[in-house]
Amino acid sequence: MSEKLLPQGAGYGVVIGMGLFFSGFMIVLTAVQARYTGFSPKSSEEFNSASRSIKPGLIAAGIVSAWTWAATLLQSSAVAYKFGLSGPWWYGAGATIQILLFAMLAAKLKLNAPYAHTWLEIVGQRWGKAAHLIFMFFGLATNIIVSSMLVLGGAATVTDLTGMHTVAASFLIPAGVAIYVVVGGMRSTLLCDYTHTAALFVIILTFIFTVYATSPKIGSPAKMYELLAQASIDNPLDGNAGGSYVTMRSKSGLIFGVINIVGNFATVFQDQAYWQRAIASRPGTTVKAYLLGGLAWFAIPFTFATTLGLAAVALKGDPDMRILSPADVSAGLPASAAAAALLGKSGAAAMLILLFLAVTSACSAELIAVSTIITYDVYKTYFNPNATEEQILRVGHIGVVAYAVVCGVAATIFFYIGISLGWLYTFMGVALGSAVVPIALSITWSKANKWGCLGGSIFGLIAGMIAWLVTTAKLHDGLLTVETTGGDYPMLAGNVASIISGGIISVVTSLIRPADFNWESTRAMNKIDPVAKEDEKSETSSEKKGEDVVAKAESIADSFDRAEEDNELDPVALTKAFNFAAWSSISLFVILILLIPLPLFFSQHIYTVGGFTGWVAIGISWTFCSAVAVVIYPVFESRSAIMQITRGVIKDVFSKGSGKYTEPPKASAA
Ligand SMILES: NC(N)=O
Repeated sequence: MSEKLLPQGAGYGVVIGMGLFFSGFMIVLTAVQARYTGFSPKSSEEFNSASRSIKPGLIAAGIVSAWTWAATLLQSSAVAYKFGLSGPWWYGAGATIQILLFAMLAAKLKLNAPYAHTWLEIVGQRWGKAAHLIFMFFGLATNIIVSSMLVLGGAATVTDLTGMHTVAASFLIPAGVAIYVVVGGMRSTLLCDYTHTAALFVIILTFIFTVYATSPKIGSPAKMYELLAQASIDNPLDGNAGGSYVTMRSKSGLIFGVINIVGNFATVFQDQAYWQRAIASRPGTTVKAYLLGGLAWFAIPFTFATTLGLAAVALKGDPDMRILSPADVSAGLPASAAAAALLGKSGAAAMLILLFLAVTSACSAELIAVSTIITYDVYKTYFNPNATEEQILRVGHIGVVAYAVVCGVAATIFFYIGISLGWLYTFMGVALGSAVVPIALSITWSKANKWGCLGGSIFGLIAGMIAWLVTTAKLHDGLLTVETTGGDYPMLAGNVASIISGGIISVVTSLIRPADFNWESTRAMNKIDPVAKEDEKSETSSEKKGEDVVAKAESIADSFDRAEEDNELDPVALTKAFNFAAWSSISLFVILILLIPLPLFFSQHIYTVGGFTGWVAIGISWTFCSAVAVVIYPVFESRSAIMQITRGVIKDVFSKGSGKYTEPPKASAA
């Protein structure tokens, strides 16, 4: 292995130093919000669900941050390096549509189970213990695969840039995150996500401008085009029109696109992290948050990979560009190699920080998601149904720490058995795809048949595994290794068999023997009787005196006034929101997956320099719009809260103790 660009100390400095910095930041943030807004993570509902009161811009930033994995930056660049400009498109579009389509599930969640803490609670309430446990298996498997990819991808890059041992990085990355998640809970995690996302956009835009405007090695789209055209002559790409890097006609690109679409359905629909953001969201704006978040996220892999992934191709042969082995590409290293070739040590450092921010904010979403499942679906459901507030909170904290250790262990296991980020990324749909349709149906369709959905998930998984292994064996004379099983065709067969058979079994069974579920029990789930609640509140406040006690948020009623709550949970309004989510997300699906890429694929078009410049310009403009949506808009929408906090701080400065938040007198129910 070549000399490392940065010293090992830089790796430890970023992983431990920034981990501690964000923990400190979170402690301050939590103290500020408890003192000046009345929200405190000392309530379990606030810790896990942010009192279901978050506005759309911050939820969108939280979605972008949870969905920006190590793979979003590394794997997208690796497919740009391998397949040319079709790779970033298929990565971006193929993982955006799931977030857009999830807007429909989010609307149904607010309509059918507005007080749920987890999606598994809804399944359990509707279909009982067996379904709860089987879907919990799929849910937790999703979390473990996603978290392993995050930690593995982050750790591989830290090792590559600094020489820090991968196992040390695998444990230290989640450890730092666990501290700040325990301190801050869901609301502060979203605020911390926001700061990560803002920094992420600054670094990405820096790379974009370096490559397309200032770098003496590239410096413009026209020069990039020229270098890519030369690379197409030197190393023509098999399966691409004219062997070119600047065409959407790429057979391997398209295969990756299909695998990417299937795998990402599983990791959105089955990951509590996305349900949790819908749960934390205000009911009236959930759909808006998901559409905004999905569209904003697209720019990250698309433009980043169109920048650094293609730069890694363009710079092949440059003395500063290291030679990448197939294993390096599978580990997602083209982006960091290009960053280092373009900007030397500062490029490597920027890449290290970018990766750290992406991995930690997505990891925080996974930690709190799994901790919430452990709390409500394991502990409260099976061990202590009458758990007190304090016990729930304690289990939540233990869950975060325990899962951080699991993340480190899982990443270490994958590291030692030689499973890379790229392998795991393409495998996720084989293992998880079968449950996508059944899970979506269980929460949205009254006619969904329980046994059809369970059978679809299980038999779909078996079908996916068989298709994957049999295809590998056929193509490689029975040789099953990490390398042979990770090929394009075996992964394609496994992904498609898994999602299609799970979908067909669940839908056909439901059509033949439709259920007739009226959602009354899921709508009532966890709803607090206002009278009981008042009693509980007064007990709590007389039990625990002192400044710290902020009796907050057992239900939405605590976060909004009564009229707002009724208004936002109005079934007619939520049904309208669902319809809006349906037509807009399906239209965007058709545009992003069919109307734009397929004509370009079938026409075998190779971009001209003008066409390529336009393609890059769209990516850059989209990145700016995304930054406005998830960096500037959340500040604008929270201006009154920011003013409230500022007023509180000023009051405290001039008259110590006078700035503390006090509950406004309750208005009579309107
Ligand atoms: N979140 C993804 N698929 O990058």
